[in-house]
Amino acid sequence: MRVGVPKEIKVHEYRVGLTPGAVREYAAAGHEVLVETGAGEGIGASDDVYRKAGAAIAGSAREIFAKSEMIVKVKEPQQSEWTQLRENQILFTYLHLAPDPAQTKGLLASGCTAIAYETVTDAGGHLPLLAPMSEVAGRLAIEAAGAALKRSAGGRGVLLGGVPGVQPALVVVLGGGVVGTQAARMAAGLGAEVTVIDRSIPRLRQLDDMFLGRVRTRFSTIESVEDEVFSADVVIGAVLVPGASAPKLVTRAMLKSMRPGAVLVDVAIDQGGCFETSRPTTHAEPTYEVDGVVHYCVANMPGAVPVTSSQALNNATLPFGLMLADKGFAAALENPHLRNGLNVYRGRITNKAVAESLGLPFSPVESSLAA
Ligand SMILES: NC(=O)C1=CN([C@@H]2O[C@H](COP(=O)(O)OP(=O)(O)OC[C@H]3O[C@@H](n4cnc5c(N)ncnc54)[C@H](O)[C@@H]3O)[C@@H](O)[C@H]2O)C=CC1
Ligand SMILES: CC(=O)C(=O)O
Ligand SMILES: [Mg+2]
Repeated sequence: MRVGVPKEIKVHEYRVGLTPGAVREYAAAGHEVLVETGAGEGIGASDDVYRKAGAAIAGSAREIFAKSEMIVKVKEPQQSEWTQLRENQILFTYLHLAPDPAQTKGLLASGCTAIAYETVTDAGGHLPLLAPMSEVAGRLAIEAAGAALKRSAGGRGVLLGGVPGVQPALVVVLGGGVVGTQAARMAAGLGAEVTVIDRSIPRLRQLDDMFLGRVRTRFSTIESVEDEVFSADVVIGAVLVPGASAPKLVTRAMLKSMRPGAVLVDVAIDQGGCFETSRPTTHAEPTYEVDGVVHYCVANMPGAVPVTSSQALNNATLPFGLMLADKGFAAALENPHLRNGLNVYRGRITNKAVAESLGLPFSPVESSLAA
């Protein structure tokens, strides 16, 4: 199969869909890989490095979209990209369609087959292609919070770990999955006081075992969220209902009862965010303030550390990408985990949570095939 890798065009997005190491694997399996010139700049991989790995270099994104049977990317396609997609072409990337009707409409109109990294599953029911970026974002969330807490940045002027004799920051993590666990680990490691809130009791048990009392756990209710958020210096938003829009756990009204200069980091912003007042921001202008509370809502946090992130992402996507390159769309029918990743097929939405969140019809892929 001919696989195309365009350069990412989202603001300050420096990751790349295939690293040179991944290109070698595709080439070794007999596939042709076409990489847009400069696509690897953000990770320090020149066109020559890609050529040595077995890729051909294309002069433009237009050439990649015109010539490739499968497009492998990192971020959801932007308008100039989705308008170039076509029927019988596979798109393999993050999509985050639930909060993004414009992109959804574009993908439906293109007739392409779109497989979203974030809804591909594994045998344990986890999300193996989301997990590596969630690990990165969870760790970065505490760095972002520490920076935003500084007075010069509009924050409360509190040091995450405090110092001997002075209490540390109170960090509340909403959602104790992959992002939440990594954020809790970083915050605790820096000496902050940390509480994780989740609606899954088995998950709270695991966290309790993992952190040996160093992190407090609480069951998620309106009351527990209010209790914790009102006294927090930092709130990390890390909840996820796979495919669906994030539940809004912190309302605008609640901000008035928060500490002035407290910081909200909404990692879940790519699924619409779990704070009512969140709106997506970029690495160019990551924060804004509402009612005296600093909001950080960057939707592509891992793009800031592209060397680490591209490697981690490719480690996870490689086996699935190779399956698709070997078998084409049939791979998504045969493999139940790739099938869970299938969000759009020839003008229909094939993921139930995505369809429900957007209020659009859901077509199981079987019925789309019959149509
Ligand atoms: N902004 C960015 O750059 C990035 C954002 N993300 C996003 O971060 C979010 C979290 O991802 P993961 O940690 O991988 O998900 P996960 O599935 O590992 O964890 C989500 C947790 O949220 C909990 N949860 C769901 N509803 C809840 C509620 N009402 N109250 C309390 N807990 C609730 C679940 O029980 C689960 O433990 C996702 O939206 C993901 O797309 C991930 C990577 C990068
Ligand atoms: C998960 C995601 O959307 C990202 O890494 O940007
Ligand atoms: Mg994202």
